Amino acid sequence: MAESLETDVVVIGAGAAGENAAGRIVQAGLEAILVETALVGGECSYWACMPSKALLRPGTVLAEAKAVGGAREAVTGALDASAVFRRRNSFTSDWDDAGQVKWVKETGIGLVRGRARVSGERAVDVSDDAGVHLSISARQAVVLATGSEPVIPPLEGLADIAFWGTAEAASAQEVPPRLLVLGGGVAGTELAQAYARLGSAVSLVARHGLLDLYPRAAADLVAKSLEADGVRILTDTSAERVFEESGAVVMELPGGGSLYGDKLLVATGRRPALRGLGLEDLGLDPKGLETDDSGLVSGAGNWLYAVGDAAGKVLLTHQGKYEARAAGAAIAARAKGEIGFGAPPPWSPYAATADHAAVPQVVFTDPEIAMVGLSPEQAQERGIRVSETSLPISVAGSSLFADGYEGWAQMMVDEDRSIPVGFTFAGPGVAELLHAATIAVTGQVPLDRLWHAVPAYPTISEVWLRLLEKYGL
Ligand SMILES: Cc1cc2nc3c(=O)[nH]c(=O)nc-3n(C[C@H](O)[C@H](O)[C@H](O)COP(=O)(O)OP(=O)(O)OC[C@H]3O[C@@H](n4cnc5c(N)ncnc54)[C@H](O)[C@@H]3O)c2cc1C
Ligand SMILES: NC(=O)c1ccc[n+]([C@@H]2O[C@H](COP(=O)([O-])OP(=O)(O)OC[C@H]3O[C@@H](n4cnc5c(N)ncnc54)[C@H](O)[C@@H]3O)[C@@H](O)[C@H]2O)c1
Repeated sequence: MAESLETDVVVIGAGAAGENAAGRIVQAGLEAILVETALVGGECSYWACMPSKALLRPGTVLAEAKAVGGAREAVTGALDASAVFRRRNSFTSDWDDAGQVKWVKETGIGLVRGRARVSGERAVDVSDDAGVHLSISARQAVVLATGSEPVIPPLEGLADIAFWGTAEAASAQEVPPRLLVLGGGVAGTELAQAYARLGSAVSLVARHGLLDLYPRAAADLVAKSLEADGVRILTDTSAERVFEESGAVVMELPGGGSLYGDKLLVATGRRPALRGLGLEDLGLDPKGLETDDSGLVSGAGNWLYAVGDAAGKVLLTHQGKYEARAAGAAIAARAKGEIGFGAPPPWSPYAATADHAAVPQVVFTDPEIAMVGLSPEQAQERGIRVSETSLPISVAGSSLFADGYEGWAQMMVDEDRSIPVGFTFAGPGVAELLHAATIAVTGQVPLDRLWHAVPAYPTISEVWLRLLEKYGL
């Protein structure tokens, strides 16, 4: 007989989004229980952002030192792969979630281990291998924060071989001598460079271009750098068949060519992880949910929310945490009768409005790409009349940062409102320029006021002044 419990809010999934939703709810004086089937902290902490960035960072630091005369002469060795893996292991706490469990408990959030399923309105069953061991009823709400799962392409032979997903690549303890990467999105590109710099001979197969969702000039800088690292990039092609032969992975390409590797990494996108949650029984489609800006799921009554990758809006940690803060605040305010169940006012604490206007994202390759706001295509789709201003990053700050610094910057301006609506920067060290752009876009800072935000000399941020001057100020 399963035990039963009652609480205010059940949050399914203790990744970054689930932790933040539960944290906000408890902070507002309500009770919350987090249910987690794997590690508390989720994908980002153990299998995605943190370990992949920890694999990239040493290579970036080494390249930056080699790009500065005086330092270059002092740096004669290559990366120490085992030391890189050791440092990465420390960031994932050797895949032990005790630290995050401590935070959950200290925050006053209840934690239940097991696989959760929504069993009815405001009701969740938790099971383990022996079956359902706990039924929880929620007085206020259930939040789906179950993350995403990899999309595995229907590629002949793939099901018969042992291949890496991004989690295996981010958590590996050895460098494969030869690595094949399928997918030229941000995950494939970042991990291709990480392994190339750790000593692997990497070939990357991209169905379209490399990083084709980013401005061409920015993506081209990354492609050039990957090629300099020895990565063979094959664009506008895909694998036709894969198989194992004498311990190697063989990837057959259209037209007869083959690539050989010791490992194959498949990084071909992710989709919300909504299967097995009982959503069909609620009349919902587990392929994807529709949510308002507070995360409230349409078509389920006023008690089911989805945040983070599970909501399928923006598959990024920081944006998932932001959605979770909005949902947590909305659930608490609705429980107290402070707001209703209609769409929350834009830019209020209950709405993740920035999801539509100002999503910052960074490709952590060397050079980096840092982007926020609308692309020219998105602006056009929304009927916003925009101008585009772009130029190479060439200021005193960039020339000091690296000898022969190569970078590119772009600013999109809403011409009817005279405010910036999008920025992209590409180049070494540009990720730290991004938050200024996020503030300018989110704050809808008028250009004639932005003119008075004077960049310090000599920093790479001087590119802001160059952009405004080229725009015509
Ligand atoms: C290789 C890679 C690198 C990335 N790098 C970055 C980066 O640098 N920056 C960035 O912003 N984003 C990055 N991302 C994206 C980022 O990892 C995700 O956006 C983020 O992890 C989503 O957080 P989440 O809390 O929504 O989901 P998750 O972190 O996936 O958490 C969901 C949790 O729910 C649990 N769960 C699922 N179903 C159930 C169930 N039925 N019962 C109980 N528990 C359940 C899972 O075990 C998991 O712990 C990267 C992704 C990849 C693949
Ligand atoms: N730095 C970061 O913030 C970061 C890093 C990694 C991942 N992520 C997030 O994780 C998610 C997943 O990353 P991703 O790179 O796997 O997804 P993605 O959707 O960005 O890229 C997948 C790529 O695989 C290609 N593809 C799909 N099927 C293919 C096939 N059969 N053959 C060849 N190519 C194929 C697609 O055309 C696309 O270019 C993304 O949404 C991203 O936001 C973020």
